[in-house]
Amino acid sequence: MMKYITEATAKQTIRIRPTDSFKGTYGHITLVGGSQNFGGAIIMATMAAVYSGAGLVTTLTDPVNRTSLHAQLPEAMVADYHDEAMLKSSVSGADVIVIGCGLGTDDDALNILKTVLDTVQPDQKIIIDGSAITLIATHHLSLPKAHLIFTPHQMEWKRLSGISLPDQADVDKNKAVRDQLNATVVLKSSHTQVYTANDVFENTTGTPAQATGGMGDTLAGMIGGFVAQFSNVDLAVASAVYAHSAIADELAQHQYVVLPHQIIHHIPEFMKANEA
Ligand SMILES: NC(=O)C1=CN([C@@H]2O[C@H](COP(=O)(O)OP(=O)(O)OC[C@H]3O[C@@H](n4cnc5c(N)ncnc54)[C@H](O)[C@@H]3O)[C@@H](O)[C@H]2O)[C@@H](O)CC1
Ligand SMILES: Nc1ncnc2c1ncn2[C@@H]1O[C@H](COP(=O)(O)OP(=O)(O)O)[C@@H](O)[C@H]1O
Ligand SMILES: [Mg+2]
Repeated sequence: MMKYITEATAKQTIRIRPTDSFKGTYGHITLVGGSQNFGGAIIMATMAAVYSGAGLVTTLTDPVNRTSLHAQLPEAMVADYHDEAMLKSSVSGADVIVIGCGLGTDDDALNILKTVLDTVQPDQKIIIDGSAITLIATHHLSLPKAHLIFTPHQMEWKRLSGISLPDQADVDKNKAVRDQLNATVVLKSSHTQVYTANDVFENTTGTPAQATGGMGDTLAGMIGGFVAQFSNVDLAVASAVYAHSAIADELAQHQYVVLPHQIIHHIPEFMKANEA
């Protein structure tokens, strides 16, 4: 039976911060992505993770993106994703990894992805987005034992699952592939669905004002931030999906298009309004 993601989901998830907490309480996220051409994608994902409240955020990217990332977000640590020792230690030290936003699909990207998948441990959560999904599908990469969260748009889901776009309306077909992957799947569309081990949830927020490049990169970073802080992974994922589009709905009352960075700036306010 389909369940719905609503404001109640967010209120059930977002917690008032304990007085004696510190940055370590809120998780360490490592994000990997951003080629020379797609720096914006990893900047948006990183900003979304920080604005969602992740305690410590490290971004591994092409060095051409360092200055622009720092100019907008001094809170993030940045390193070169070609430095294999640094990549491995940053992944090992994280509670949550986000990979694929603007990673690209060339040989460099493939090697970086393979290193990350080889390094991830069973107790870690990894959000696999964008180019990383395409690379896994194209090269039939084997998946690590870890808490896997895929965030495909419909074309990426087709690549990964083999399910045609019309057939993706069939929840049972999507579920069967989710079971094979043994992952949480966020199937993005105008009615984003979240497939977990036991349930299928459909989001109730979202607007065509969101149909703009970088919107999914922003969601990937938010999911990272929510999963790093809130212990129930399924609820954290569903609440990030809800918040991302609820903020967009609010802005779209007065805007024709809603930009990813505008959503990002409203995340702290949304979380405050829904903490419990
Ligand atoms: N500013 C940036 O740096 C940006 C970088 N991006 C990165 O670019 C890489 C490629 O991702 P893309 O998604 O652009 O390219 P893809 O080639 O993966 O997917 C786009 C193709 O899928 C088709 N499609 C069909 N249904 C779709 C749906 N519901 N949603 C989206 N596409 C649908 C489109 O028509 C198009 O042909 C990713 O790593 C992504 O993170 C994009 O996010 C755009 C912004
Ligand atoms: N018409 C729409 N209604 C609601 N949400 C939308 C609509 N179009 C796009 N979105 C949302 O925007 C995001 C697009 O993700 P994606 O295609 O990965 O973007 P990108 O890779 O450019 O960042 C998803 O979260 C999707 O649900
Ligand atoms: Mg995307």
